Amino acid sequence: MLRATKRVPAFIPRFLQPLRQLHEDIEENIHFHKSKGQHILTNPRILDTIVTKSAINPTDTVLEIGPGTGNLTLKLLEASHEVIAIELDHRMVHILENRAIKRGLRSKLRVITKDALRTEFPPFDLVVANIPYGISSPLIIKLIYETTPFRSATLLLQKEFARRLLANPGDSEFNRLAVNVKLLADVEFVMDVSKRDFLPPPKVDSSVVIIRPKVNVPDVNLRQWRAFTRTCFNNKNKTLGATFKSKRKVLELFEFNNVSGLVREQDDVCLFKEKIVGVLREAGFDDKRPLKLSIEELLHLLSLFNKVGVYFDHHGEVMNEDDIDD
Ligand SMILES: C[S@@+](CC[C@H](N)C(=O)[O-])C[C@H]1O[C@@H](n2cnc3c(N)ncnc32)[C@H](O)[C@@H]1O
Repeated sequence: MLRATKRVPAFIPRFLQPLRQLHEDIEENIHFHKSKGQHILTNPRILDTIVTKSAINPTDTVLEIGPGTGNLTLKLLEASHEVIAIELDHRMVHILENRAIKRGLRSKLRVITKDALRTEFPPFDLVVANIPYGISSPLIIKLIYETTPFRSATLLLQKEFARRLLANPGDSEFNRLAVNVKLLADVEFVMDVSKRDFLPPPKVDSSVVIIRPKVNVPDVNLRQWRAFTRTCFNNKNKTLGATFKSKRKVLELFEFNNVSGLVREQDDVCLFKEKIVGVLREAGFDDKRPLKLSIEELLHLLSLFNKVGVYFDHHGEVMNEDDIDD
């Protein structure tokens, strides 16, 4: 396990030299916890690019998730009006606060020592964060689906994850997370970041993306939309016909619609299934795979289902991991 100490021994290998720069103002020893995704971004060029690309105004309140020892936070504090930093590790918070005090920036820093997934975010203008990769999906969904409007989120993500987020309909990597995010936001690729730019280095490379919530969003019930895309992408290589007409799916949908009082009086399971079959035929989507459909086509399919009285619901808690990935 890497230890960061105030004094770095002279024999430290060259690739670990940034440690000196990172920790010269830190008194404490730190054991980084892999389980908390504690990989500190040390390359000043990358840190500067992240801040520049985020286009922060001096009046902005920036939300940072997982500030760690504060390398990015200190730069955000200089560029903004205020930084709200949510960090669950008390040791990191202690270091971060001391560094902010030393630079005379403490008054601009608001720390929330909690799990970002279990905390309601206070109002903010934009997000800039090198997030722990383990919470990427639920965090992005939380930001986009459950947070009051904000301008943008500049996020450092695992490279493969960023690729999936950037995927478009027709790409083999297109997936439910991408479709759910793109309904409400645009995603822009900024740059790749090598694993060597972190201490301790993670096993994977990273990428920076900027997510910008759309101003005009489709008029759709978001809870239903997410349940619907969950069904569509349940097995993204299956045709929609195979997915929606399976006995299990028909029964599950019938039961939900029935319990919720949404099934029309004359309907039984057979009639209900006929409606599903009819919608897929009318849309011409029976033998199409979700991978190939645009967001507009998926919205159209959902509206056709609703028109004949077939509704979808979001099962379980919003933050369920299995509900979020494709
Ligand atoms: C990848 S490090 C980033 C550190 C720092 N932002 C940087 O760029 O050097 C992720 C940080 O998030 C914190 N963290 C992990 N899970 C978290 C959670 N659920 N909520 C808030 N912070 C979390 C870790 O303790 C760690 O400090």
